[in-house]
Amino acid sequence: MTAESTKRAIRRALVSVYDKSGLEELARGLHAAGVELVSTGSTASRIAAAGVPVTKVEELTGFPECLDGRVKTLHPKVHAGILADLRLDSHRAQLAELGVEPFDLVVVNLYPFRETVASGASPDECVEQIDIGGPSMVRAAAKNHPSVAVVTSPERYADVLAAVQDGGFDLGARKRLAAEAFRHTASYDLAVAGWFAADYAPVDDSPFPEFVGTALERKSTLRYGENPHQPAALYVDGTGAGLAEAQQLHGKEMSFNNYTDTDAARRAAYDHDAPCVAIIKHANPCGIAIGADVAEAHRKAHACDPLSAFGGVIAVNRPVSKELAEQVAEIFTEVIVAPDYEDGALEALARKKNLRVLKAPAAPGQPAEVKPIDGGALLQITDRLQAEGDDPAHWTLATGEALSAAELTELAFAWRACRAVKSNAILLAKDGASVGVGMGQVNRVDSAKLAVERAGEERARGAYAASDAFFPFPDGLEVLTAAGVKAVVQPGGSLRDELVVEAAKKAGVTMYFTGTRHFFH
Ligand SMILES: NC(=O)c1ncn([C@@H]2O[C@H](COP(=O)(O)O)[C@@H](O)[C@H]2O)c1NC=O
Repeated sequence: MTAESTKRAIRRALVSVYDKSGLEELARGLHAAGVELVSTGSTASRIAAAGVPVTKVEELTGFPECLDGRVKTLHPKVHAGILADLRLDSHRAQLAELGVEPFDLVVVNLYPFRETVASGASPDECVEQIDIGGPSMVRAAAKNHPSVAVVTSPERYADVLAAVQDGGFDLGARKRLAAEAFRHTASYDLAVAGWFAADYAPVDDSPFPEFVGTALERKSTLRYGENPHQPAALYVDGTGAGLAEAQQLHGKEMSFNNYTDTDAARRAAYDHDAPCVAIIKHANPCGIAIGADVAEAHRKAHACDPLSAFGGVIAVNRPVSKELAEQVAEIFTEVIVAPDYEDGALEALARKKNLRVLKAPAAPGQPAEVKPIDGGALLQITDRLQAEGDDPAHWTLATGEALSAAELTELAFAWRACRAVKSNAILLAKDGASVGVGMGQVNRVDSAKLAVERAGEERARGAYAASDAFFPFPDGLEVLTAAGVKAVVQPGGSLRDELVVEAAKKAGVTMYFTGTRHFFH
């Protein structure tokens, strides 16, 4: 069967929309093409006010819209007109017998439930905004796509007007419209079900509701995934925010690994209040620094490990200055992401053809994280340095001389920066910049060795060291004390804390316990 032969002419349309944008134009266009319009309350009023003839649903059903709009279209004369399968003689015959005329087009969009919840409206107001008649019509029309075309967004009106001029939508187009319609009602119902589970009718006071549903829409297909043999795509969650919705101002298409590294880079840079730059490779920092301004922060972050920073991903927690942009343009960099770009910055970065330049608000990210596992998913509240032990005021001096306020600030920087390093993590810092990072090792001694080796003898001496979790034995700590670090911060809590403290004492190194751990996998 050709596409041409599957077209269904549009002669009668049912229009019931909350969002009235583009409605007049649509109505005029349909009328001009000879389409008869049937419509609900205020939609019909708008159409009539535009000078377009329209039949009110009430006239069709012989039943008034009632209960403050809770019942308008929920009537067999409407639903039989939508649901009759016009390929079947028996359905046609029943319609004739019942005096029901079929619809060829259904245009509906729903009450703004999500927006009402987001506005802080009362529970009763939110409940009232659960559309009942709308989804019923949308689902009915989508089911009956062999006979009916369904449209749920004003963005589709231009397609409708083109189709009416062209003999109607073909079956393929009606199927695609039906798929879009089912996505629309499914995501609407997820929002309602999620709100009931989390806010309106939770079964307990757990921060994790009994039901969590996310509707993801494909935004783009990526060249490939983590490796070239893995097909991949990017999906967005409909919030319109975050990295997935970042604006790309320049450069090549983002890759899968670009996204994961940029996510890690933003997480690292946004942990700090002062101007901060994080440079990431394979989801680990090869430099994090704060500075008087972002250009200084970048010089310090880059100096941590210039070899690894080659081909890195950079996140900045402030607008990018021209000075910073000039510096970045000198170094091969895959991606830079920032909340904004000052005058001249974008031009400087755009000199690099391949550098991807992203703009995304410096938001802290999702309040909860989801980790898929086989057969399900794990959810946890996002680690945002929110624990008491992340504040140096709550640290315990385990051994050595108490640090001055300035020195404590240095150690606190190391602690915050260490959180962005994959476990087991040891990070050495000096002057508000990482100088040696030991990441992702399966024992803490190797992480300590790596951090010291990366820092080099001179930078390790007098550095401030942070460990994301406790030292189970003194050996990891001894690697640091042998390198001459000035102070160490770690959670404490090991069975052998006494031995670890003893080793620090022997080396004359100050050690603080945070009581808080920052595993990151
Ligand atoms: N109850 C019903 O029968 C019903 N039929 C259509 N609606 C909704 O009413 C709105 C349009 O109403 P109006 O034309 O009065 O502005 C649309 O968002 C549509 O989804 C209904 N409203 C809610 O359920």
